[in-house]
Amino acid sequence: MSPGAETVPHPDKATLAAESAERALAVLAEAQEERGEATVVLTGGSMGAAVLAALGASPRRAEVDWSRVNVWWSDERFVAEDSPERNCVQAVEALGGALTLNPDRVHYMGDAGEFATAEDAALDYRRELAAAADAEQRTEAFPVFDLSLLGLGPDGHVASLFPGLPHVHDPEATVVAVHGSPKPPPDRISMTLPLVNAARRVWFLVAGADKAEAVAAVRAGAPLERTPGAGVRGTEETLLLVTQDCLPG
Ligand SMILES: O=C(O)[C@H](O)[C@@H](O)[C@H](O)[C@H](O)COP(=O)(O)O
Repeated sequence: MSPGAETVPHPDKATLAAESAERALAVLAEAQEERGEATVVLTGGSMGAAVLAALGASPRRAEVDWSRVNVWWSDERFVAEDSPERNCVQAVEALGGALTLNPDRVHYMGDAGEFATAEDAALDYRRELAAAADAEQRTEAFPVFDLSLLGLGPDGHVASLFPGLPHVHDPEATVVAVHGSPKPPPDRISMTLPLVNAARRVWFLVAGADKAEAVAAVRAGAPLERTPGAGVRGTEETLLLVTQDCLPG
């Protein structure tokens, strides 16, 4: 297992989404009590969207002041701005207007209309992160991340860090362009593992028996070349929030 990672089983996908949303609300509310704002990093995929839908539907959502929540993405598909393939478009749809976010605090990754290449978009996001870090008077090149939500692919990928592709080990760049993704679309932008791991809490959200092998590889600490997710570890907490069928019977 990634050192310190704790596995929390749930009976089914709906329970996983609902309980993860409640956990997230508690973390964001606590961060706002501590420093007046909260910062969450979102990901793509069906479980990420399911948790956002559950957040929007939670009766406790008013415990968080959504106008003081900063939103970032750990990865994005490099396609047109309004493409339904965009992770942020799927996130907005999942939330269904239930949360009133401050648009100035929502940091979308660049799209293929705005930037000629995914490399340009990645550079732009690095600059945006650095500007947010400056505003928080941090020495690091990124702001405080209270919580990062991640999916896990059946091949062990997290964000857009896929087995065998470069950057899984990249200790320098914080955000990179990814080409040749085995999960469509092929061109993407992704945070690297060091930046994913800069979050105080990192939670995997994983449902379905087809993820059992990947979950086992993460728990066993498999080599990163094979299972990028095995390199994930938050600075304070790493949770594998899973459905029961992801675990050995
Ligand atoms: O852009 C993406 O597709 C992702 O960010 C990716 O890392 C996703 O989170 C996993 O593939 C899990 O996706 P599911 O939850 O749909 O299985």
